[in-house]
Amino acid sequence: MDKEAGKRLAAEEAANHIERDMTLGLGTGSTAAYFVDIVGKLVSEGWDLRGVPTSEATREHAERVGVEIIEPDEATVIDLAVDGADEADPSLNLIKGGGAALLREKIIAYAAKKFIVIADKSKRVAALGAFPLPVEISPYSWALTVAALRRTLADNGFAEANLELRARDGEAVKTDGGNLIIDCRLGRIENPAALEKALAAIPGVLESGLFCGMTRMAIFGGEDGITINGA
Ligand SMILES: O=C[C@H](O)[C@H](O)[C@H](O)COP(=O)(O)O
Repeated sequence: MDKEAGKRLAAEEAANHIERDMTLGLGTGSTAAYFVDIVGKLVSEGWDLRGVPTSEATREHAERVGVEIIEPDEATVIDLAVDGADEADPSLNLIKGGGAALLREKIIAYAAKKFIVIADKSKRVAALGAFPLPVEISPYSWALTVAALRRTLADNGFAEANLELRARDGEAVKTDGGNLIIDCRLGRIENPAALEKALAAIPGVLESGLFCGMTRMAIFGGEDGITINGA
């Protein structure tokens, strides 16, 4: 089974958690896209579903398949958010942000009553950190934030970290919110929750791609079918 089939299987399993009348957090990336397609299909069958997208790409996709997009207000309840991940450990801590959508994704995952991660089985790891950790920072005096990031990483045992401004075709990648991404090659992260907290304390850091203690359930698709962690 190829990775795409695993992603699709995971998305189909997550769809079993959708009820007929729900507000959904719609994730970003190639795996979350399978889930958006399913939501569109359910809407075409008459289900009363609406979505809050975590990126402009997902907004366009959701609108294309007929899902109503809402702008949340303070009373909005996101019943269920479903998103992909770049890595997931056995405690359901994640690295996300490979597609530069981490800030919006974290806002929605945190707000949701239930957050389900879907991925092909290659994303399951014993410990986070082989995937470079994306950190979303403000473009204002951004080099100062990178210097602070380097210091904080060194204080947390990552003196050898390699930090890189994410760029494409010689241009810095801008997130949907106009921010920058610093990819941090760290290696094995022993205490992701402590690192997430330390990074969040740096002025100029908007969010790191560490999602600790937020995931209720992770669904992995692969050769041998579905594996579910959490409930
Ligand atoms: O910023 C992007 C997101 O965190 C994605 O959910 C993550 O990178 C996984 O993407 P994919 O499902 O395409 O592997």
